[in-house]
Amino acid sequence: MQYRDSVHRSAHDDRRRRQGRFDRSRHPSRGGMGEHPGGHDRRGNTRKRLSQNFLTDPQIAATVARRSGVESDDAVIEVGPGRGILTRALQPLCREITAYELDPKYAKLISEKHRDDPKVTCHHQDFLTVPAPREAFRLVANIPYSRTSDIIDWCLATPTLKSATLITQWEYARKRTGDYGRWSRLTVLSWPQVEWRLLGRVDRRKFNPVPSVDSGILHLERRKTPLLVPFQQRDFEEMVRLGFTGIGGDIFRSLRQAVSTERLRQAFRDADVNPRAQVGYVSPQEWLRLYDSLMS
Ligand SMILES: C[S@@+](CC[C@H](N)C(=O)[O-])C[C@H]1O[C@@H](n2cnc3c(N)ncnc32)[C@H](O)[C@@H]1O
Repeated sequence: MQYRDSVHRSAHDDRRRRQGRFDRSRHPSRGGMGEHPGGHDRRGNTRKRLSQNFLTDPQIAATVARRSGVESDDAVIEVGPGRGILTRALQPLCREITAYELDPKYAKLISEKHRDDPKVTCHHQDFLTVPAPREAFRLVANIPYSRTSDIIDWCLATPTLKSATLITQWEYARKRTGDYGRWSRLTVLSWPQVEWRLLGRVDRRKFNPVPSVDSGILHLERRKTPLLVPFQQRDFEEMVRLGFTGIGGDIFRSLRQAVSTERLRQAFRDADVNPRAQVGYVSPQEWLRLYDSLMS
């Protein structure tokens, strides 16, 4: 076990100030989650600022750990171990855990709890400053919801990530996995490299303080063999971005900006994709078929 305080005071203070603004502007609805009388004491503010909604049910922690696919030779990264409920569930399943906790109180707590455990290392560090590890790893976390997009971006940009199993807001998990019958641009763009799955729902009452919405268990699995090679991926992304401009109102008219009507008609026929579909309703598989048809 190792405890490393790698946050310099001035940088840390700056980051705290920036995050304070970030949290309030992007997540106003979560402003009341401190559940501290008045909500103005220092720990209450820390709780809100760092999205500290602790999981209280060890069975759910065990389910998340099991469903993450972590195996005995895996290195695991955990974002924000907090009081360590997920760390405890993961510890017997993997080779090692490297945790990053921004709150010094909990970084110290985890380090002390695992003082005699060589498998667990906790760094007092903003996870978003962690460089991409060289070795393959799996990431498992009940993430601070206010940093969801940043954490997902970090995961997608890290080629050594094998998978990420994240407790996120329920709506976010549904949106990214097509569970509303619609597909987000980020999901489609990354689909050739990463499969997005919804593993389950967690009742909001399983957290303390109780947040305003339920949570979902979101799983990203990096494909061992990507569906497209790098130059194809670049072309695919260009096509998807064009499709998502929304120009014309449907996917055909958006793509029409760059491809002739005749060629496009043929490609939609070959790929068996509805040319009048609104872009959000086109599944990643349909996008891939369309890409194949256009490139052949
Ligand atoms: C939702 S709580 C989860 C805590 C614990 N894993 C659990 O399930 O009960 C999020 C945790 O992430 C920590 N945290 C917030 N932002 C962070 C960041 N940028 N880097 C590392 N940890 C962060 C919080 O202090 C908190 O402990």
